[in-house]
Amino acid sequence: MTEQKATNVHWHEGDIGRAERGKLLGHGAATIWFTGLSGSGKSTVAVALEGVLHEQGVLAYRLDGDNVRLGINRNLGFNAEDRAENIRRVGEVAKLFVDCGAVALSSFISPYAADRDKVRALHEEAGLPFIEVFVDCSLEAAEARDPKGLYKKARAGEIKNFTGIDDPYEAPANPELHLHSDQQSLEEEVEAILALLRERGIIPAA
Ligand SMILES: Nc1ncnc2c1ncn2[C@@H]1O[C@H](COP(=O)(O)OS(=O)(=O)O)[C@@H](OP(=O)(O)O)[C@H]1O
Ligand SMILES: Nc1ncnc2c1ncn2[C@@H]1O[C@H](COP(=O)(O)OP(=O)(O)O)[C@@H](O)[C@H]1O
Repeated sequence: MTEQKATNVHWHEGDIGRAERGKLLGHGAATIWFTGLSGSGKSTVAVALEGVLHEQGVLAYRLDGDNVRLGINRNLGFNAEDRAENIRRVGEVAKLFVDCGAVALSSFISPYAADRDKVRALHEEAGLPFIEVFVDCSLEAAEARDPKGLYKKARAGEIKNFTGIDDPYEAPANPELHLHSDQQSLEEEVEAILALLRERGIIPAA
């Protein structure tokens, strides 16, 4: 647990709760937590899913590693401690979105199982659904895609501690969904997530 520095602070309850916000929006809420190697397809799947959910009248909002690191987490790098703080903050932000009634689509490498499990616990303790989606892709396939040219730089020694090259990635042991982006199509991946969201009553049946 991150140390609480402020003392004498107290939760202030409001009059409008999750149930009221859910009624207003007409659907359920959840964090969908995409984890996987750089280039595995986390952002691509999240963007496609966001589009379909939007079409269906479901409020979804993406939190993306690169984007968040340009703003709220601009003071964090890529050592294990900074990655843990990155994931802790994003977990808290995702929780706020879900509490607000949205489907939070969170795309971070999140290479450490312990960091992801803390975000899961944060949601579950608050009674909020947390759906971990492992965007599995072989290192060979991710490196062949290399959408941002980062693997090339990592191989050339220009980027240190690059996940999968000289930094670890701990695959989830029990994700709610295990996608194989080097074998499935984008449409199949999106459909698999939609089916799970329907099954859990988070979005209305098709
Ligand atoms: N050393 C190193 N290792 C991994 N990734 C790196 C690194 N340096 C920069 N990048 C770029 O940062 C993106 C990953 O940021 P994340 O916030 O998702 O990382 S983490 O969850 O804190 O591990 C990652 O984005 P994706 O490719 O979308 O995963 C890269 O664009
Ligand atoms: N089935 C698939 N699912 C997701 N992405 C795919 C798939 N097949 C090919 N790609 C490509 O792989 C790349 C994944 O990049 P990106 O979504 O940025 O990954 P990440 O966010 O995990 O770093 C994109 O160029 C995308 O078009």
